[in-house]
Amino acid sequence: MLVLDKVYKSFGAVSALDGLDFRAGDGRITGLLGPNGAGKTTALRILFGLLKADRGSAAIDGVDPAREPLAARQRLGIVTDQVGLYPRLTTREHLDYFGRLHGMQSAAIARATAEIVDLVGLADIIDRRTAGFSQGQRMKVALARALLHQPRNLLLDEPSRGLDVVSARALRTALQHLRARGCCIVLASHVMQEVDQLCDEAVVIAAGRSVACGSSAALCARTGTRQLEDAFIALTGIEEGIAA
Ligand SMILES: Nc1ncnc2c1ncn2[C@@H]1O[C@H](COP(=O)(O)OP(=O)(O)OP(=O)(O)O)[C@@H](O)[C@H]1O
Repeated sequence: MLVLDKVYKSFGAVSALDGLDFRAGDGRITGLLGPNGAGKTTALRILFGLLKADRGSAAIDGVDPAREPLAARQRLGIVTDQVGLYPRLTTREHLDYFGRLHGMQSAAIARATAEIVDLVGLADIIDRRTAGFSQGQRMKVALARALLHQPRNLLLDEPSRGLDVVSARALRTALQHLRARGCCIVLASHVMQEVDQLCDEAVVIAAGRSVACGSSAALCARTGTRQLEDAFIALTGIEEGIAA
């Protein structure tokens, strides 16, 4: 379970989070929706312990990432839109390297890798060097890397950006499998259709605050709209949506 409790964060004069609250449960996929600059990435970075909140608190299965960053990261996997890979290493070597950084033994890494190859659909690239990988292939390696230590919680920042239809579908299937296993998944996305199809609930964020939270149907009912995109526009008070 992931919790942000009245979190404030500013960068100089810019207020990124202005008392953001949300709670993401186990065995659920929670979408973070918000216009550009709403604070979604900042929220994910605070949960991962990359940034410290000015006020308020974060908890990953009850562990505060600001106080116990290593214990919190052990419980977390993160996939960001900046997928940094070592071009000379193969996918398998990446997984081996990151498994060791997590303190895993060779046998455990080999077992986890075999499972992830199927889950993420890596068979054709597992022994290829990552130099020249397409955006979709890079995203798959990043997802595999995030899942290797079998975290109970997964953070994804716009994971389907740049993925073709087949890769986006494979990603959705992988996330549904993880949800069925009880994983808590938080997904920041601009793709309304993806959030609609995949997420059990969405947290709508505007100007660093949570303005609404609920299933797609509940958000539509609340705003008297028929589609999540219209509900999103009504809730955030912006004139143009940014759905793909
Ligand atoms: N390191 C930083 N230095 C200065 N300002 C920052 C920094 N990180 C974020 N911000 C600002 O904080 C606000 C929230 O940014 P954030 O990246 O969290 O938004 P977002 O919802 O993820 O946006 P997008 O949908 O465009 O990715 C923005 O105004 C952004 O410019």
